[in-house]
Amino acid sequence: MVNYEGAVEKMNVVLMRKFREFAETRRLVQLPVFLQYYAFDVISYITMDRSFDMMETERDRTGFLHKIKVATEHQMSFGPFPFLHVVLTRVAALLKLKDPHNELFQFIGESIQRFRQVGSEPNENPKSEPFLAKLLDLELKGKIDEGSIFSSCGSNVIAGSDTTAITLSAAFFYIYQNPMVLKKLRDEIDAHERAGLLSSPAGFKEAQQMPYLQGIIRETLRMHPAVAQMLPREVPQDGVVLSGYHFPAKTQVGISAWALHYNPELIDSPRVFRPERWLEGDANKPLSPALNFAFGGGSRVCLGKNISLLEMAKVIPEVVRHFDIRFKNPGQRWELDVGWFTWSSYKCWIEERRPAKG
Ligand code: HEM
Repeated sequence: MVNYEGAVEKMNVVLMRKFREFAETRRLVQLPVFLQYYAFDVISYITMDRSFDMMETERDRTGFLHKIKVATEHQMSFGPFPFLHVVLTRVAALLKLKDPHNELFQFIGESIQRFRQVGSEPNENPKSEPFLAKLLDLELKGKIDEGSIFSSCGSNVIAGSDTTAITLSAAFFYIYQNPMVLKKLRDEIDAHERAGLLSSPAGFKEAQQMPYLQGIIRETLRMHPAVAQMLPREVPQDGVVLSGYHFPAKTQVGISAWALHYNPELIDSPRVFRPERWLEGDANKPLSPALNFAFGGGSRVCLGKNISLLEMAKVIPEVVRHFDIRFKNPGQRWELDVGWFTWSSYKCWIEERRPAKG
């Protein structure tokens, strides 16, 4: 993971500069949208040493975000009927309709060519190395081909952008809507800083030693799993018994993280954001592993889990350390747009952190 820290830090510099700009100009910001730009820029920088410049330009320059949304909506509608997807894809090919991901594929293709020719950009962190460098290494050893390089980069960008943005939007929403949570996190940040245990910018290893921060990340993933839909699995040859019911081979079974994470049989007060429940010594320990399903589980568990944990562990303390967030509608519930993902929407002002009273 440390190989990707340099890339995250480089993009965090842009995020912090933009936040300062928002604070100076007192702009009302649709934070979840800006965090989509952030997550897109970070994952493309980690993967291909090249960002989409979405934060800088403050827009979905290439239209990718919109196209990924259209594609996931299609996936959600036709996923349960795969044969319909095949039919539609053939019809689209006959009608010569453009694949919604075309521009993204073009960007990835160009980035791979550029990297093959010029290699990595000089980075302040000598240990930094993009994901693509590892893929090219595997190609040299004859372990993967051009197609796998291309699809791995595409999967990272598509699977790692909205998911991380949604989780970060939820984290900031919960932190700044809950003054006690904000205070406890700031106390932890300040104490670690005073003890010389937290650098600027926050190191990943340092952030892992901050229990309250880690509790916030885990509780955010529990309260607001980015993927709303059931994660399907096919029953193996001998069938399986689940909750007392027998399912024959090849049946599709699955569950959504939301159903597990809010199950009152597994957790007290599931609707309350309480990072403490994840901390050592909390009265409710041990928590069921089923409450930890935001990244899925088993053999198809999220491959980018640690990358997104790295991003969140580094950016949350930086923002909380330096900025206050004031909501346009404090105390109000946010708007959710639930499909494949669980996008949220809220407006807020970013302000320089005020010194604590007293
Ligand atoms: C908070 C952020 C993220 C969340 C909540 C998330 C969630 C998920 C979920 C629920 C799955 C399906 C797992 C299953 O079926 O058991 C998945 C799969 C996947 N994720 Fe993530 N993800 C996140 C970030 C990322 C990132 C940053 C990357 C890439 C760097 C990534 C790459 C993938 C890939 C490649 C798969 C497919 C794995 C497979 O089918 O074998 N994800 N993710």
